[in-house]
Amino acid sequence: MEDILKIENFKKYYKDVKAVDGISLSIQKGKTTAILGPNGAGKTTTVETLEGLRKPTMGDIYYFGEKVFEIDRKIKERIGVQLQSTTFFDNLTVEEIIRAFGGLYKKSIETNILLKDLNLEEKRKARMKNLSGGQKQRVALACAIVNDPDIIFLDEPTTGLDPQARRNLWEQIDDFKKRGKTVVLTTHYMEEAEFLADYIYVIDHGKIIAEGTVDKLIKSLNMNSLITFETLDFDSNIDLFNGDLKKVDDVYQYETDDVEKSLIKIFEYSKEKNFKIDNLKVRKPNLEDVFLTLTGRSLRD
Ligand SMILES: Nc1ncnc2c1ncn2[C@@H]1O[C@H](COP(=O)(O)OP(=O)(O)OP(=O)(O)O)[C@@H](O)[C@H]1O
Repeated sequence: MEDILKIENFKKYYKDVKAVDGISLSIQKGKTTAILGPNGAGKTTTVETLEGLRKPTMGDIYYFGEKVFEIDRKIKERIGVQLQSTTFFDNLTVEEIIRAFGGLYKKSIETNILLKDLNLEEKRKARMKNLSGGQKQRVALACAIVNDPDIIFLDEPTTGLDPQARRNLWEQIDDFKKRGKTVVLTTHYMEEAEFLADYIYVIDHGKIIAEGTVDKLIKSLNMNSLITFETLDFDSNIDLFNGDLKKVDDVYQYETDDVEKSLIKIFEYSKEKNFKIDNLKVRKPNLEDVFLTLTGRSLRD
């Protein structure tokens, strides 16, 4: 597989803050790579350095197989960027914004095509201030791909969106890959990384703590099924499963390879101790469990 972009031993220090502390990433052509981590992990610092918006304290960047010392015009023509928060001119229409962004590049995709591809035809004449959060994010995506880039950077593209709008945006982003584009995405939503990413770098406190495909990361846990439940009556002095029952936020969690037997045991125990079980679920481990196992914290902390 061809690495279209690489960064090696990248560090970014701000006075006493080690925002990124020695990470290396290889981005493969035609794939979606997610940088997954909680707030403050160093995701934005990393992608904005790759976009040429921040200078590394240390580290080497390779674009399209060549070491680069500056993200110059030539590279910028070939990358597309959606920043974490973009403020567009409120009074311009969707069409005007997309055209204005297109004007920044030597080549650009025709506005009509972008409006159609991003499902914005109906909103072509709408002013930015009158759009929903999801529609604004779609305009931001249109602007990120207006130059028909080879690599598209998306920094937390669905933060603040409702589940339906998030899902729609995921479909749009997945479409980029189907058209042969390379996508680099930052997110703190594990569902987003699971849905979109071919390869994931999990970062925390400026370092990579795990990497791999979703499958590989989850398999590395060696976990079978998880039974989770909530209860208002339970106190923390529990001996169920010899203390193997963990409490994460307000949810009790038990890992098992025999769901049926464990469920019976939990219900027997609830009867014996007279507590009421609520919101009981049986699920497979996910990326959140990977993060939790590695850091002892949840991604959303
Ligand atoms: N310009 C700056 N000056 C000083 N510290 C900074 C600066 N930019 C970022 N930081 C710090 O560097 C660390 C990483 O920030 P960064 O924005 O890269 O994290 P992130 O993973 O993108 O988080 P979020 O999801 O909240 O944006 C944080 O501790 C942040 O406060």
